[in-house]
Amino acid sequence: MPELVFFSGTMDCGKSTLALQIEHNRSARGLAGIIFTRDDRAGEGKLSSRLGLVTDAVEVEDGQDLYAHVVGHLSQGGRADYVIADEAQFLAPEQIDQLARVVDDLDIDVYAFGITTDFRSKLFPGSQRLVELADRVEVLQVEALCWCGARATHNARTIGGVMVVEGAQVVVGDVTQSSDEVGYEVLCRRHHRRRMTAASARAAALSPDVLPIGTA
Ligand SMILES: Nc1ncnc2c1ncn2[C@@H]1O[C@H](COP(=O)(O)OP(=O)(O)O)[C@@H](O)[C@H]1O
Ligand SMILES: Cc1cn([C@H]2C[C@H](O)[C@@H](COP(=O)(O)O)O2)c(=O)[nH]c1=O
Repeated sequence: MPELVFFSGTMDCGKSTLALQIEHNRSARGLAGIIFTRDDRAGEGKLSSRLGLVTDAVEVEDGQDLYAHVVGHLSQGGRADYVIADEAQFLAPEQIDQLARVVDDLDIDVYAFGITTDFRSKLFPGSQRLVELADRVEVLQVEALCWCGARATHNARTIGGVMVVEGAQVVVGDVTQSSDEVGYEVLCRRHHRRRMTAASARAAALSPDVLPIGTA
């Protein structure tokens, strides 16, 4: 039976890499897929992984009907044995419904990849709809780690290493920004709740308040 599968995890846990591997394995066996993405860091119409691999993709626009896109592709003689949707957290809930319809009405597997929650640990609307509709939600095996070594489960937004909790839900960025830019850092829940990033933990460790005294 065709499935709608949601591969989810924090930023930087290998979602896009897995999407590219699924695409590679299927196309190596002569299958043809449609790849959707939205706001990938590599630019418009790209699906990219931090391992350096990149492939062309259909850039999803506001209000675009993804079911109609697949039907249009098929009716022009194109093939679609599977559909991949990366950065699926940026899709509108209606577009997730359209992907579910691709599975149910066209018998095509859909593999969606995305982060579940934003920097405030609130669900993205697209991810919420995926959790509601997916046949399976798969958490990636290669876990990203918090600076403390625990499994990272949350995404923090930072400016100069300091975690912020106000701002627009969508700001495209990476986990390796220079210190004065908006960036992201994956954290365990405990340190996300305490707003403790790697930089603020380092600063706290160096603070005179926590240095041993009278040891000379
Ligand atoms: N230099 C590197 N050497 C080995 N693995 C790396 C390197 N850089 C990134 N990675 C791997 O790539 C993962 C990020 O992959 P990516 O597909 O871009 O993540 P996501 O799409 O989930 O944000 C990292 O968690 C790490 O496992
Ligand atoms: C937490 C969070 C992330 N984003 C953006 C930042 C990146 O451009 C993508 C995630 O990409 P990845 O391949 O999973 O690393 O999402 C955002 O816009 N808002 C957020 O709260």
